[in-house]
Amino acid sequence: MKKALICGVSGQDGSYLAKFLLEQGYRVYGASRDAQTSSFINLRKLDIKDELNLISLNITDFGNTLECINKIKPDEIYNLAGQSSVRLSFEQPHETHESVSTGNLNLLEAIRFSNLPIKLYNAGSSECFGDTIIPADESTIFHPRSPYAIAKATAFWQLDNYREAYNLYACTGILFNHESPLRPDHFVTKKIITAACRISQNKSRNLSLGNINIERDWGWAPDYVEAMWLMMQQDQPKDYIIATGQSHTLKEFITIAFNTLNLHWEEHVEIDEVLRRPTDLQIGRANPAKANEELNWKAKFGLNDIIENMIEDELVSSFKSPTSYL
Ligand SMILES: C[C@H]1O[C@H](OP(=O)(O)OP(=O)(O)OC[C@H]2O[C@@H](n3cnc4c(=O)[nH]c(N)nc43)[C@H](O)[C@@H]2O)[C@@H](O)[C@@H](O)C1=O
Repeated sequence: MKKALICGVSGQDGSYLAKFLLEQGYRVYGASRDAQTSSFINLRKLDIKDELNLISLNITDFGNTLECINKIKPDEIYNLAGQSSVRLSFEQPHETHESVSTGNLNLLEAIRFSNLPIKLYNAGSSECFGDTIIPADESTIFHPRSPYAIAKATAFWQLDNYREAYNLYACTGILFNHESPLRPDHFVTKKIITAACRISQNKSRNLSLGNINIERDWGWAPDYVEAMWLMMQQDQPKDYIIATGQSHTLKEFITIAFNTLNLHWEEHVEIDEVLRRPTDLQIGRANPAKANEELNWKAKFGLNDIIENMIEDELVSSFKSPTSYL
């Protein structure tokens, strides 16, 4: 039985990946900083918590990382850990850098020291590209425009160097935005869906947003974890862009979400300048042709499916108490 270690298992991607790997017959080790106190609400929601081997691991601590790898001896490690909010990275640049880039370096070093044939997947980000008026592909030059993007770009180049220098099987998935009901509320899609559902139930009236003219390529997170796994099953480790290839403005997203609930967004959305970022990406466009061709992977869900699924889940969840997953 293959063994996989997922660092950052409690997040959206970690939880969906754990479910996917269990379905593939893996023995899955799920790591989070403090497995004793984490509620693992996403794992409970997917009903897989008891099928995982949950462990405490802080990848910013090299000794802890090396010890854990030597003990588990995983075949594959998926690094999905680290501070993932672009907005928060402006307030916490050090924590962001440490958790994203030092964490990644520790994993690379620990794999090298262990002398085991462990494969490593690193969660990269389309944020590294900056604005992409011409859809980004794997040869597009990075122009990071936030502390988060800089940390992700650093991790990308660390991995690239280790792959070349030590012949490691290591790859980075450069993922564009990907959403689901497991997205935390501080990301814009979940914030909009939650607010629109509450407004439709007369529990709230307004929604404050920042720049709604931005454009993004939004995909469906469960589709994307499949792509992570496919990258780890190839003859050669390579980096891939994972995206739908279709971009939409945030205004389009809001319009579809509110229309689905028979609401007029103009009556409820207010713009709050405080929610703007010091620097933000206006346009995110992707060309996922390499993943489509070499991994035989294509995004199955488009924007309408994503919104529909998130609304459906939100409406069902709003009738459940938060403790029903505990
Ligand atoms: C690929 C990348 O994808 C994600 O990063 P993100 O794109 O920053 O995601 P978000 O949902 O926070 O913002 C999307 C856009 O929406 C704008 N926006 C307007 N008004 C609000 C607002 O009220 N809240 C938020 N959060 N955003 C707003 C905001 O300014 C930005 O332009 C992470 O998974 C990250 O880890 C990652 O790697």
